[in-house]
Amino acid sequence: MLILDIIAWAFRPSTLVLALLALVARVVYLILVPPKVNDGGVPYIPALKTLYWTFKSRPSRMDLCTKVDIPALRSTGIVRSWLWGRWMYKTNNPEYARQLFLKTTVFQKIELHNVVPYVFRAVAAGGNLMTENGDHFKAHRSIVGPSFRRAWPVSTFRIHMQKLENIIRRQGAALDVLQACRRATLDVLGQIIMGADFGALDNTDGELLEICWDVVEAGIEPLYLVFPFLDKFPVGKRARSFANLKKFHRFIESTIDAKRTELHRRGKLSDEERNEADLLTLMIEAHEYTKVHGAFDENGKLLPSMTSEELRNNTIIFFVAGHDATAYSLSHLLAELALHPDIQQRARDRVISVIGDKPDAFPTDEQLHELADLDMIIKESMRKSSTVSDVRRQLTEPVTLGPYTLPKGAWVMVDMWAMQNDPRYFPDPEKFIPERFSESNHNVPFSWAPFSEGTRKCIGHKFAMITQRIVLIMLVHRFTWTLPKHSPFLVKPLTTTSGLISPIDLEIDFVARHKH
Ligand code: HEM
Repeated sequence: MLILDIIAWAFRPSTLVLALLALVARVVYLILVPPKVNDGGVPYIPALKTLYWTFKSRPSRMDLCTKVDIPALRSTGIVRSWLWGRWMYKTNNPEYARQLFLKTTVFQKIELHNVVPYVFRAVAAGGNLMTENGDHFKAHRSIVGPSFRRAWPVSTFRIHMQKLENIIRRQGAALDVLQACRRATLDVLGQIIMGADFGALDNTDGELLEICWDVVEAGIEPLYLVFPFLDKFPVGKRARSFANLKKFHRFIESTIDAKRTELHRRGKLSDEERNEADLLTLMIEAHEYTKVHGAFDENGKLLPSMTSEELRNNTIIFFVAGHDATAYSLSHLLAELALHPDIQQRARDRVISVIGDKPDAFPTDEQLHELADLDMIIKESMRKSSTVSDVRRQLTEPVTLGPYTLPKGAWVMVDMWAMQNDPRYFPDPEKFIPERFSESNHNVPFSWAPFSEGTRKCIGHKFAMITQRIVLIMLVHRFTWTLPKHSPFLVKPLTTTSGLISPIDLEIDFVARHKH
């Protein structure tokens, strides 16, 4: 009887209202009431201010950067906020950034799968190269790293570039650039990661494509990045994303099984086969080897072995980390060149001077190498609009940065937008000046870090740069492009504001340069 009475009491409307009020009060308390901290006087900015600019209508990461972050960081180069019961320090000082990038035992990756194991991203990729620390990280890197140390021949991209060209030729005006870039990068990544054809550029929109996109998007959904606890109760679309994740896991696991069986059948890969193999095949080969011989760190210490589940997780993390980051960076690049027709034309002249102007000209590996100076344009675009908004770490012990001592357990982030758009490090930051990255110009060390730096630098950075260079070469050769008259980008770039920064409502008018 007593139990029934308690249940009846718990479900009375007034009790539920009280419980809800208590929950709201707790959340407001966590957001608004920071405890005292003795860090030497780092200035405090209310997290609500940042949240306001993050969720503002007509959002712009540049607005958040120039109106909130850079002014706040002007005098000290570091500020602190209180959010969800922890101190978060934000810096745009390249020297502080250097320490965060290089001192990896003190500035540790936040192990999402241990801190908030229920959030989508943690469930998606569990323990993996991107979130592990210490010996586990070294074990992952020893298996994954070698597969990235290879040349990326232009032949890898050719078929995808032709398909992208066809899409742009068909659509021409008001092309949804972000979607076109996402299709291109997914097909390229599907091929190099696991030799799979996602059919994204064929516009077939099959089940695999839908599942992969849903999984990648769900992992960077801003609402859940800011309010991770919502993932404790996935409903509706979010619950469907979790179901899709299971399917994606099964697809990757079956691909791994098939590739492992094939490797056992064929025995050791020849050098030639290894040059052409996808990343997953190389990782499986390295994994099989370490299962027998073990993996060791630089001092000869035996590292923990990597499980099959972690092999799957690392495959997923390549899609999660590589797909949208490359697609968004490409979209920012195309927007900048639409705004700067003179620089677009200079790039075109340069490309034509190397590969000629035949309608179907495509660079050879040597010509691709010769056109490395185009990277100045790509780097300048990544400076102004860093796709990865910030790099975050958790302190394993108190750390002294300049006159300040930050407490153990605090989160510290390098804000790439505020660093790369600060006039102290890049004069006239609002201007698009690729020559900042010429060999004769020396920027402040660590002030440009869209791929992060140090041992945790993006493992795919070379591949991402080559992909962007090839797309740039192909597009300036085949098309000229401008922003439509109604484009919001003519006033200011509309973008998402947290996590991975993508353009919003970016349409571009393309005109083919050659008749077909
Ligand atoms: C323009 C495209 C890209 C950008 C801007 C980018 C940016 C970054 C950044 C900033 C980090 C460091 C994150 C941190 O330290 O917290 C990172 C790490 C990583 N990226 Fe990328 N990335 C890109 C493309 C790729 C590609 C194509 C792949 C794989 C195919 C990839 C795989 C990874 C992985 C596995 C890590 C974790 C590395 C580690 O912790 O050791 N990324 N990326």
